[in-house]
Amino acid sequence: MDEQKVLSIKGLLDDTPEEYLSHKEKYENSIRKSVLFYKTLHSTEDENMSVDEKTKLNFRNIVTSAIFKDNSPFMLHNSMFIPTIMGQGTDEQREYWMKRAKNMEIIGTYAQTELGHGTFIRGLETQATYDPDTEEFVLHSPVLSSYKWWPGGLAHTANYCIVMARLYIKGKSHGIHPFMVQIRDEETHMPLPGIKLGEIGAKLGFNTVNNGFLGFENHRISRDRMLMKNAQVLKDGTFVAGSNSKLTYGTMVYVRVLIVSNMANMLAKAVTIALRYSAIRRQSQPKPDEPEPQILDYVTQQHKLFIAIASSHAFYMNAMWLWEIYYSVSLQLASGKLDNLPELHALACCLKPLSTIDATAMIEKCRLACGGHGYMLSANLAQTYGLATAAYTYEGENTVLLLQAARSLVKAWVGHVKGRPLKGTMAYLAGDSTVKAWDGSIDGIIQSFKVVAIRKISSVVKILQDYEKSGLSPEDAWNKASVFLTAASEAHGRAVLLSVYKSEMDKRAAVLSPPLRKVLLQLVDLYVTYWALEKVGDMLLYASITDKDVDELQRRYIELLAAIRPNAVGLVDAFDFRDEILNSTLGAYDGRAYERLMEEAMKSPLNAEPVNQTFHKYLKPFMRGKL
Ligand SMILES: CC/C=C\C/C=C\C/C=C\C/C=C\C/C=C\C/C=C/C(=O)SCCNC(=O)CCNC(=O)[C@H](O)C(C)(C)COP(=O)(O)OP(=O)(O)OC[C@H]1O[C@@H](n2cnc3c(N)ncnc32)[C@H](O)[C@@H]1OP(=O)(O)O
Ligand SMILES: Cc1cc2nc3c(=O)[nH]c(=O)nc-3n(C[C@H](O)[C@H](O)[C@H](O)COP(=O)(O)OP(=O)(O)OC[C@H]3O[C@@H](n4cnc5c(N)ncnc54)[C@H](O)[C@@H]3O)c2cc1C
Repeated sequence: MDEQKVLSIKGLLDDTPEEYLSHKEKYENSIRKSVLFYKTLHSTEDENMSVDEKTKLNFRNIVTSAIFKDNSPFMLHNSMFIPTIMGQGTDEQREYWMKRAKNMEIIGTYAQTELGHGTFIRGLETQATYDPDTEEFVLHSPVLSSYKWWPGGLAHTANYCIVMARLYIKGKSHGIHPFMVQIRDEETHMPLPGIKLGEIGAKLGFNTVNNGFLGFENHRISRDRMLMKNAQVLKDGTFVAGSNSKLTYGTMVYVRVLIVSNMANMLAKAVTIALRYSAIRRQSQPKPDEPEPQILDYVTQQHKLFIAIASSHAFYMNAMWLWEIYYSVSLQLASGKLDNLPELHALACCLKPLSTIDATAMIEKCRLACGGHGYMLSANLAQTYGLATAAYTYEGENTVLLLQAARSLVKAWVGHVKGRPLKGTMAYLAGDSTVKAWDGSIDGIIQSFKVVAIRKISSVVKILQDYEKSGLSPEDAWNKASVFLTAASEAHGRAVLLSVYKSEMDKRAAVLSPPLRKVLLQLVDLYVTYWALEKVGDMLLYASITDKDVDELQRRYIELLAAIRPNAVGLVDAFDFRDEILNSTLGAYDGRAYERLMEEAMKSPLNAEPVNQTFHKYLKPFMRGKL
């Protein structure tokens, strides 16, 4: 982003700190900033962009969200409304709606979740009943639980939205399909007749995203408002099914991929703040005759923070790798080739959960590593946590997605045992399932993680089969075994994260200068060693690690922390966040944390006067025994 554009963004932030605004003012201020920001950054893209351009678009979206301590009410417009038009619209629908959406002539959101259903899409109750006489769909919310609930920007911002509704034709349900629905008048912004809109209330985070509810009272839309790339309804009401009903779930796969890169970005932001603060904060005096050391010199502090740097790199490499797969599968789907969709779905169902689980935990660890000042909202660590932890839930709750991945892993393993070939990221399941002797090299440890996954998958399949032999139904057997099904998915995801990080870094290492290569490969080593120690139980069980090997791993880990220490600040500076993006009293580049903490404190409305009016109204009479 060029200097001029960023400078104009600076104006976004010279206003009252959001902490001291009301719920309503926060939203209004966020709209003001979003409009200014989008005007600054707005550019037109066409849907045939290269992977790089798409990645830049998403990165820009993420930067958009990173600018605000919360997220923009436009968030869903870019991250789901536009991708759904691109992925679910016919050529002419894309032609018409993409132009309007890209130019911000309309603002959209993606309304799928209802008060009564989020995970179980096939349980959604919003109805879209086709009327062949008028060639219209009648949208209706039959009960309270069918109200759309959660969509970002839905409450007061969007005037259009993609509604995922159950299609009925002549009384028969044809499943869930996407509909383009105008919800507000383009001039007055009033809700259209038969449409009830509102805000769902204050949340742990995302308090400027304007999450809303939407109810329909027999609201009619024309036939051409159903996005008909994957399934069609003809004028006479004939339903033409798509090649795969799950193609309507495509936007969710896209966002799950986006979330992996977003976790890389969120974690990078949090560790930049915490590590820079750790470099300026001095505390305690372990050596009586020496000054208080930087807290960054405490090895426990390095243990808390350096893994966050490595994890951000790992998530970014995996995200770019997954993006390439998404992009190529999308091109294949466009030509009717579906056979790689299940693997993409399974990968996204592993990497989205693992990246959000790790990022959420490590962002909180970054906050905890900053003592009391980390607890200040002006540090922007709590808000970053609030944004990240939401991703555990949205776009497919993590447990549910890990169970989805387990479906694919169980199918692959059962097929493998029957002699069917394994392919792609599951090919390793056909490999050696034993580790004869522990190999502590990076590649050796990664191989051990693959063996752990093989063993966990094969053992949970055995549990399933034993339950079914004992007479349990497949569904009951699945539920009984579900804790270990998610564990098997996590093990597979861990193996993928580690091997992709290593292989992607190896690809890049060849073009790096020797000093840079050394530092970045130290982070790979740290990441692999950290996880081997975190999962030492699995290594003992499945990878023939001995107590002597563990002792060696621990010493290697300590040496790696010491080796990374001299480059730690440089590594977070390399994330290249401007102060306006970090938006943090603790993480500013100039290191003036105390002055910034005081500057922000003085912005508190309470500091506008030395004596608050409650003294005379309550305290004084109370203390004089007069209340
Ligand atoms: C200004 C700033 C701009 C941008 C953003 C900035 C920062 C943030 C960055 C990123 C995030 C951006 C936006 C998100 C933020 C907030 C918005 C949040 C939005 C939402 O949450 S939208 C709603 C999301 N909801 C879900 O994900 C619901 C989860 N549930 C499901 O997906 C399905 O119900 C589930 C669990 C898959 C089950 O589906 P179903 O019951 O139909 O299937 P089965 O389990 O029976 O399986 C059948 C069969 O189908 C296969 N399958 C399932 N899903 C898919 C799929 N998606 N693709 C392909 N195949 C699929 C499944 O594997 C089975 O196959 P099998 O029979 O095993 O062969
Ligand atoms: C910040 C935020 C923004 C959001 N934005 C949007 C948006 O823009 N558009 C939109 O459509 N939606 C949005 N959502 C909604 C989100 O997609 C749903 O919250 C999510 O899909 C989970 O559904 P749910 O909340 O109904 O929880 P449920 O599906 O009721 O699940 C509740 C819990 O039950 C358990 N559970 C459920 N199903 C299973 C299962 N099959 N197996 C095992 N355990 C299970 C899990 O522990 C789960 O956490 C947003 C949510 C959040 C938090």
